[in-house]
Amino acid sequence: MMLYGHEYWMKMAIDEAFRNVQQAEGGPFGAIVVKDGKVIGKGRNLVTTLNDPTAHAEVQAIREACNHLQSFQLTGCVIYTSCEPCPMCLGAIYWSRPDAVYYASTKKDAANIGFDDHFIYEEIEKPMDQRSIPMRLLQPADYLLPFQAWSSAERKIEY
Ligand SMILES: Nc1nc2[nH]cnc2c(=O)[nH]1
Repeated sequence: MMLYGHEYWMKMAIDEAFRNVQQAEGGPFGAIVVKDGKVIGKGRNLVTTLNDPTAHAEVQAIREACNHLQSFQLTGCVIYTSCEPCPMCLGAIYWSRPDAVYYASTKKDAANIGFDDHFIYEEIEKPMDQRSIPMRLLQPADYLLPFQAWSSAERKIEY
């Protein structure tokens, strides 16, 4: 079996990003998920096509890969993304637990063309009441009921 190197897969992710721009389907971002020398997930940024702010290239690729594996984990997989992941995708990456992530463009490159996610990193650092989108504590009676139910549930899949 022919095994391709990291650069081969990265070029595929970059090509996905490039074709997304050419076909005017969304932002200039592409990602692929590789397992055992095969592509099991491919994603391009489809935010404006799908009217889905979560449809970043990495999220799309992770969804396809997890669907392919019928698993919520990407153990044994490597993600190649044309650009350094944003904080949302970083979250999705940590939840899906791939073995490694390779990225090409940096967040500085992305900021230079108008995709600046630095403000989100800054927001995370701020206390809740100083964030630009108000996030307020609101705890009606029994607000912990779902957590208590989970703790004592016999039928559950932990992750
Ligand atoms: N890495 C990455 N950064 C983005 N910034 C805005 N959209 C995207 C995306 O799909 N991928």
